[in-house]
Amino acid sequence: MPISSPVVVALDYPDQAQALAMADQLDPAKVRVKVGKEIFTRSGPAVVEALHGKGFEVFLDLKFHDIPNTVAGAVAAAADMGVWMVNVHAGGGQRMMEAAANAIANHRTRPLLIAVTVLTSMDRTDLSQIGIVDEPQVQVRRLAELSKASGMDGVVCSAQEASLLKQACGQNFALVTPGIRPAGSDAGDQRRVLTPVQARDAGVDYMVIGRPITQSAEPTLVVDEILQSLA
Ligand SMILES: O=C(O)c1cc(=O)[nH]c(=O)n1[C@@H]1O[C@H](COP(=O)(O)O)[C@@H](O)[C@H]1O
Repeated sequence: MPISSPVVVALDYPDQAQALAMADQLDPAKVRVKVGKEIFTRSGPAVVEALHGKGFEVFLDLKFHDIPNTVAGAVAAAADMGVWMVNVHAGGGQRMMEAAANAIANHRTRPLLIAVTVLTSMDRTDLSQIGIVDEPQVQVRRLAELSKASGMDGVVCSAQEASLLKQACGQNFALVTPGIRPAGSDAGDQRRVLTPVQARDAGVDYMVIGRPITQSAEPTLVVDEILQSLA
């Protein structure tokens, strides 16, 4: 059964045992899970295999950003692992993204291929420090349009840019948004944040949520509250 929930739980843990213990509290019929740099660098493909074994669809979030040939090979390796979604950095440019798309075009279990625009932890000041004088939403739109032209299925952005991007790139261009914070939860290092309901109303397709769930004393309750708020 394909899962209809928009919620993707970020399993950011220092070891596989903790990540899998959290997964055991989650229901693969209600949420997908994300494997990121921390746990993958510790545990490698084994953690993805274990999550697949528990019935989860997995977003492999390694944000590939390298020369086209290298990224093409990395994306092909992700596809061979059978992940549901994989991402690259749009800042790697058109030729890099096209190489990634071509690498998996005929793959038997082709994952969704998504490009990160401007990290949700970045605001205007962070951008200006790396020489980008535009507002975040201007840079996000520029990179989203480039991503679409380069054959990406969608982008990672903040929910704050979602309605703008649905207009600019079309309804079928998938929007994946971290920086989701249920009302009252701590923003932490995130800067461009919205609540789950605001994100849904803005047209977001998939919401990546980590610490508000994983650092909670009652993760399943938080998941259920989020899903109920979206129902
Ligand atoms: O690609 C991502 O998943 C990502 C992109 C981005 O712009 N911002 C962002 O926070 N993420 C990831 O989304 C997750 C957010 O986690 P929390 O801030 O704990 O909800 C982390 O695993 C980040 O690595």
